Amino acid sequence: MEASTAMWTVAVVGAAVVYWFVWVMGAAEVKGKRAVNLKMGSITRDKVQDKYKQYWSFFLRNKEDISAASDDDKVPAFVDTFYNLVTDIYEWGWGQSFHFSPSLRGRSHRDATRLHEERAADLIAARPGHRVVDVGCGVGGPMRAIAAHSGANVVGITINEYQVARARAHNRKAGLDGLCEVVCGNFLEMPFPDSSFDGAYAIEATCHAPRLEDVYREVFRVLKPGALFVSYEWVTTPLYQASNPRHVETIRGIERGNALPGLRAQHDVAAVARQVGFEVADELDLALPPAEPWWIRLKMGRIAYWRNHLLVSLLTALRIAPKGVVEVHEMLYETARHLSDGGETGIFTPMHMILCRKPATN
Ligand SMILES: C=C(CC[C@@H](C)[C@H]1CC[C@H]2C3=CC[C@H]4[C@H](C)[C@@H](O)CC[C@]4(C)[C@H]3CC[C@]12C)C(C)C
Ligand SMILES: C[S@@+](CC[C@H](N)C(=O)[O-])C[C@H]1O[C@@H](n2cnc3c(N)ncnc32)[C@H](O)[C@@H]1O
Repeated sequence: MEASTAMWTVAVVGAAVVYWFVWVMGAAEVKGKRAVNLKMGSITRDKVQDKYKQYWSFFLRNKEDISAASDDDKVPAFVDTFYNLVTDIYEWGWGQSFHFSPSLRGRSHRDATRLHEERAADLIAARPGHRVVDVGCGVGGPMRAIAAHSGANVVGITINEYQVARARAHNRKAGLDGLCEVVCGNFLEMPFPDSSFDGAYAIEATCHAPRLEDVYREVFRVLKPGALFVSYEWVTTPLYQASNPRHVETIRGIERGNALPGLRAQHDVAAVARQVGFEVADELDLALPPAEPWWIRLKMGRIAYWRNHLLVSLLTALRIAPKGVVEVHEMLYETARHLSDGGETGIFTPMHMILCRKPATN
């Protein structure tokens, strides 16, 4: 073979490999967000690294410092920064639903995710004609599944402007914009009138509130008397021992990589619900057997994380992705490790379900 032919062959094969690596392997499970399109929400390219450093130094501090009264007020702004930094990476590497679900033998992650969401809709008896609020809606994966399953109108609220735009675009694309609405706002002060919803749900979102009672009180206020609220809560389980340094490191790792002001204990949740006026209709850790482990999906993804790391490094070197993406990706990689540890040791669950009712008469 002539030298020039050999060079062309190498170039063509090389280009095909890069194409496959970036476009095919690098595509999210739910296509629509690719590595080459990674933005950092509404943060301008030149500010990504600084914003990441600010985020990291805030959540690196002790839980006690973050939950000092003066810093509680800063939490929503840092949570907003966090979602600017991670939303595209989540969509690219996980999908449009930013939560876990029990694994289901013989079923895809996508099915398991959808069934976990539909379960929330069934628990609050959402049906056509109902207006339901999705507290902390992300880019709306659950909202679309719940609207399609139940026929209810869903209004999602998220603190992050970029997620609002993503969720609205996905709603239009799915033909569900007639049933699904998205509002940018703080779930600690929701821009909705009293008694205006027939139901409410929160999927792995209220863990971002410095005080759970503040968000539960708001949900209570906007619900009609007799209406139901279900939440899937991130909590430590009774197996967690504050005297065990490994447990503490795992929980601290989960908190700082997920913008959490401090995980609460499982047994506190019902007490908080009652404190704000709810009746507790049911409570169950959906991660307990016979449910299959939720963290399997995280562990199975390890080869993909390594590939993603190479990809974001390459894209940053080529100045396609902004500086700082590699650090954010590394943070998520570490977080995945802490989350799997939390699941395997049983000291943490991301799906403690609580079903509450606002009493029919006050
Ligand atoms: C409820 C919350 C988010 C839960 C999960 C959706 C996310 C928690 C950790 C995330 C990830 C970790 C590893 C990433 C990986 C390194 C990357 O290559 C691709 C994306 C990840 C898999 C990413 C996806 C989303 C998570 C699983 C919190 C914030 C309350
Ligand atoms: C882990 S995501 C879950 C999103 C969605 N429930 C899902 O399962 O796909 C948490 C969501 O809570 C939102 N959130 C966190 N703190 C908030 C606040 N104070 N007000 C409104 N939304 C908030 C985030 O913006 C994000 O959309």
